[in-house]
Amino acid sequence: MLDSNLFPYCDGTLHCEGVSLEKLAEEYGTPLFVTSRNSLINQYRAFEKAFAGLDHFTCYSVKANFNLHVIRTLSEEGCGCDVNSGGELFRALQAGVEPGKIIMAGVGKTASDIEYGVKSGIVMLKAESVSELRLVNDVAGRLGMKASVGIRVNPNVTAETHPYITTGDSKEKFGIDEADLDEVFDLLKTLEHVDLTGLDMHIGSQIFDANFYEAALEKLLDVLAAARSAGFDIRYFDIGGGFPVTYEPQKPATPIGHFAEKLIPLVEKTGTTILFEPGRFIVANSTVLLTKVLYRKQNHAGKEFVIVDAGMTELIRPALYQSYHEIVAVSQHNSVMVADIVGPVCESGDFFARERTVDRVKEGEMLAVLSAGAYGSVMSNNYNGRLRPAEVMVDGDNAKLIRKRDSFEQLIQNEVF
Ligand SMILES: Cc1ncc(COP(=O)(O)O)c(C=O)c1O
Ligand SMILES: N[C@@H](CCCC[NH3+])C(=O)O
Repeated sequence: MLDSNLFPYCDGTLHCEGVSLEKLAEEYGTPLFVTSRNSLINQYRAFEKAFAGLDHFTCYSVKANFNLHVIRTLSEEGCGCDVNSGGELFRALQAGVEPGKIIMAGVGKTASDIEYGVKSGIVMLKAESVSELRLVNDVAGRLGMKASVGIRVNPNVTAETHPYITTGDSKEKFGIDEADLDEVFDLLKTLEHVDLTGLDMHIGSQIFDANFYEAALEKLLDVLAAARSAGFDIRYFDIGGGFPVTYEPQKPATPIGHFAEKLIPLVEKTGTTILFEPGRFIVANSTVLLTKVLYRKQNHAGKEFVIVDAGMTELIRPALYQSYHEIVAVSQHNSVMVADIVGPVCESGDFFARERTVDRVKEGEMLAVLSAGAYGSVMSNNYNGRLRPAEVMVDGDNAKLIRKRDSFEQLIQNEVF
C-alpha cells in the first residue's frame, strides 16, 4: 500500500513525491517503474528505529531490487548489503558499498562466486552445505586467504506464507540441518582456511507472525551455545529478512515494531552483532509500475478485459504467486467497473488482477500497479521479445532515469549469429 504523502493525488493526477506520473509517462514512455527515493529512506529509517536498542547491522537484501541507485541510496544511509551471487556482489560494489558491509548468501554458490566474495574481503559468506564448506576452504587455500564463514541453519520451522517463499522448513533446499551440526563443527576444526564467525537463518518472506521467528531463533540460540562450547568465536548472528509489507489495505502487515519487541529480548544478550537482511520491507512500497491501457474489450459472457502494455514480463508476482497488487488510475475517476487487468504476453497467466473493481479507465489512459518495488524489475525478462522497462527515481520535484528501457539490439546482443 502506498504512502499517500509520497504518492499523492494533486489536481486529480497521481504523483510520485512532487512529480506527476502523467508527465513521467509522457517523457519516458510505459511500462515504467517509478521509485520514490524518500520512501526507501523512510523504510530503512523505520527499520533502524525499531531495532535501535540492539547491537545490530542491517544488510539490505539486494535481490529484492538491485538497481544501483536503490543500493546507493540505502548505502548512503549507512546500510550494508546481502548478496546472493557474484553478480549481485558486483552490483553492490559498483554501487559503492564497502566490502566490509557485505554478506553473501546462496544455496548454490559456484567456485567463482566464492572466490569473488573471499577476494573482495566481504564480512561473511554463508555456507549452506558440507560440500560448500569444503569448497570455500579449497578456494580460500588456493588464494592463500582465510574465509570468514557463517553457517545457514535450517531450523525446520514452516513460516506461514506462500509455499514458494518459505525457506526454513526441512522440506526445502536451504541451510544445514540442526542434526548435522556436530559433524559440521568437527569438520570445521580441520579446515584451515575457514574461520567460522557467524550463524544464520532465513525462514522465508512476507511473514506476518513473529512467533515463527521466535521458534527458529530458539533453535539458533541452541546452535550458538553448541558452537561456542565447541570453541568457535561466533561474532555474527544473522536473523535474515522476511519482514512483511501491506499489499492490500484489508490485510495490513504486522508493524516492524512488533517484530522488534518480540525479537530483541531473545537476542540482545548473545554477545554478537545481530545481522538483518530485509528486502521487501525496504523497497516494496517505494515503487509503482506505470502502464498504459492499450485496449478494452468485452466478451459475450459479459467479461470486461483491460489490456495494458505491461505484463508478467515486468511484474511476475501475480502470475507466479497469485499475489495481490492494488491498481489505480493515474487520473482520478469517479466511476468504477469490474474487469480483468491483463498484459500483452501470450500466456493466460499473464494478468495483474482478475474480476477486480477498478476505475473505469479508457483506452490510452494510465494505470499504476502499486507495491511493485520488491521482486518487480529484478524478475523482469525478455519473454515474447519484450523490452525490460525503464526505471525512474524521484526525489522531491526531481526525476532521474536510473535504468534505460531495453532496445531491440540488446535483445540479440549476446547471440552469436
Ligand atoms: C537469504 C535471504 N535473505 C534475505 C531475503 C530477503 O527477504 P525479504 O525480501 O522477504 O525481506 C531473502 C529472500 O527471501 C533471502 O533468501
Ligand atoms: N520473489 C518472491 C520473494 C522471494 C524471496 C527470495 N527468497 C516474491 O516476489 O514474493
